Amino acid sequence: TVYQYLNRKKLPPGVQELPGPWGIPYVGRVHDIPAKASWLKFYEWAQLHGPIYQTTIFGEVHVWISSEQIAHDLLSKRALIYSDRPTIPNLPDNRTSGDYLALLGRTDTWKRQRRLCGHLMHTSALDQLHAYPALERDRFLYLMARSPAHYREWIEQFTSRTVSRLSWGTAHPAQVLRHTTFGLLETISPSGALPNIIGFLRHVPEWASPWKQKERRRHELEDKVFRANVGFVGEMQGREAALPSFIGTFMSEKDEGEGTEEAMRVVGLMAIAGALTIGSPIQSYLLAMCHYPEWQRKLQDEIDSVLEGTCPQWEDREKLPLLRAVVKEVIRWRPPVPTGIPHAVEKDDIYNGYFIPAGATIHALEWGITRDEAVYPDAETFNPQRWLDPGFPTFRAPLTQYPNLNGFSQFGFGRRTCQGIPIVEQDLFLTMGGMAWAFDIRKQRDAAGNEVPVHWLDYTPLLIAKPEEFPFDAVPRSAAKMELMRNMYESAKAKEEAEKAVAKGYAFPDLGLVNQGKDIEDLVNKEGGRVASVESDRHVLIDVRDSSPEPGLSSRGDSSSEPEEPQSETEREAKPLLHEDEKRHLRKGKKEPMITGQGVPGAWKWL
Ligand code: HEM
Repeated sequence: TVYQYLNRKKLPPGVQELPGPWGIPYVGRVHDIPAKASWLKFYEWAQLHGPIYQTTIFGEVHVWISSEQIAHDLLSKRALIYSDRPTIPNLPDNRTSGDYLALLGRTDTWKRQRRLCGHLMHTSALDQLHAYPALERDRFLYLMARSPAHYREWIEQFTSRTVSRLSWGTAHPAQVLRHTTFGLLETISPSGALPNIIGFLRHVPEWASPWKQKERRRHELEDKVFRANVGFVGEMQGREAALPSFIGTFMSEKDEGEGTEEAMRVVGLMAIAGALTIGSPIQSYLLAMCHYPEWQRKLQDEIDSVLEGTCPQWEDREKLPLLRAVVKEVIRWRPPVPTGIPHAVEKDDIYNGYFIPAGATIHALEWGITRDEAVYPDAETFNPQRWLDPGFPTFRAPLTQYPNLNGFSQFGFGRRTCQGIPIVEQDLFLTMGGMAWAFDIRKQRDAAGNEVPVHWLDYTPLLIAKPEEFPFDAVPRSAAKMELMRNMYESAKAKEEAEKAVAKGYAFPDLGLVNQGKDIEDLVNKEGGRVASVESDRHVLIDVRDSSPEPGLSSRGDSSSEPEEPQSETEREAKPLLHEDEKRHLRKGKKEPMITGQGVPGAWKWL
């Protein structure tokens, strides 16, 4: 065609273009890429065209890699030219603005920010992440026990509260963080904002572009939140009452005159990265346990026999190889970032006789990498044994150390590898271990005694993929464990109350969040109070009027609105646990209970 003729590059002798699916000139195969589970399509093409192939999308070359070896050969060994990031049409200054380290081009700003991020992470990891993940896990387990139907809410609260504590030494910005982070995910995901697919829409001026307007509002809010959080830590340091945090470490180590502006952005990005990603494998764990009850039993046997009834703590990790194998296998079985985060190549390159043009976007297709039968035999099956048995290619000894997540392909390659692995590792070990200790997760049964089906692979479409909501039972394994969970929750709560008392008086700015949540309120009104079909992360925004700090719960003293603890399965079925707002909602004649989110304004009022 004329387009291909005009754009052809003279290749050196013996070098050929990468194979790939045939496409419409300029447009490529956009029409073939599904909005949901696009990674399955990219993997299908890998099976047809090989572990490295290319597609053209609106004139731009995309290279897809489904082999860990090839990803290492290019992204790690040739990191000098493969460590850039592509421009995101809906966030066109992503390579230069310095706001989001993970999206920066290979610039000096990126190098400086990556160094700082590594240093702050390392300092906290040495101090076991200040025990924040365990504290939040203790809160999470009890909430799960009380109302498993709200599991996505509890999981997102756990991840965002933990990372808020790590970033700023307090859990209270967690809800706003979820709000702004989910917005950013939409802004940058290929299946989120439209300009990311139809690139020329990036040229529409802001007054005519709903995407640009939305992103500007989101960014302004994020900016206010980050500044308020840094101000909070400064104030607490002044009172000598600051709890450890990434930004606190920076502020106490910084040289005279060194600005906090950039550190604020780096820490903000770390919080963003931790707020939504880790929820994916926690939800996939629940899905895995529904489909593979035998692995839940084995995991419970390990925990029960090694720990003699106590709940797993981070210090127990050497003794619990199966738990570490489950963590790793959940991530392999259902990759949280299935299409990977793209790199960009800066110079023309040749690999095994194939030409890779400068400027191409390079995708390590994480889904494809985890389906490589040579590395992961019977790859579709969830099998933690592959990390524990010398008969499998992925086995590594000693089992007191391995398996672990360091160097795992699912965290990327080369100079751009993920810097959050210590947080991921600890969060997942504690939540998955805690849930195995506490609950039997299993499929529900209907009135006739038949199992209620649970989907196998219905995942949300954005860059970070999570299972769509599914029904399951989380049955506390004993009354004693239920009591222990209540005690763990109470002691986490008491700690938080003490923190609030110390922090009293810090004046946060008015964030105008009621207006920020208006679009969601409109959605709720339209949908009659329940939005069942949207991305889980939006649930946080559904009820911005609710100022209760924990949806479905109030303080223990107020028994009127406190749902009762589940005593037995039948009782729980007969008496669904409902929040007061839900009851009101049902009284108004709506059929479905609403899903409440922690009130954003309320979250800021508690200080
Ligand atoms: C299950 C959770 C997570 C997964 C699966 C994950 C995965 C990834 C992946 C695939 C990349 C891109 C690597 C590449 O370009 O080759 C990445 C980058 C990154 N991640 Fe994570 N991540 C997770 C959690 C976190 C957390 C909790 C943090 C908190 C600090 C974090 C911080 C980062 C940073 C800073 C980068 C960018 C590095 C750079 O561009 O130089 N991640 N992550």
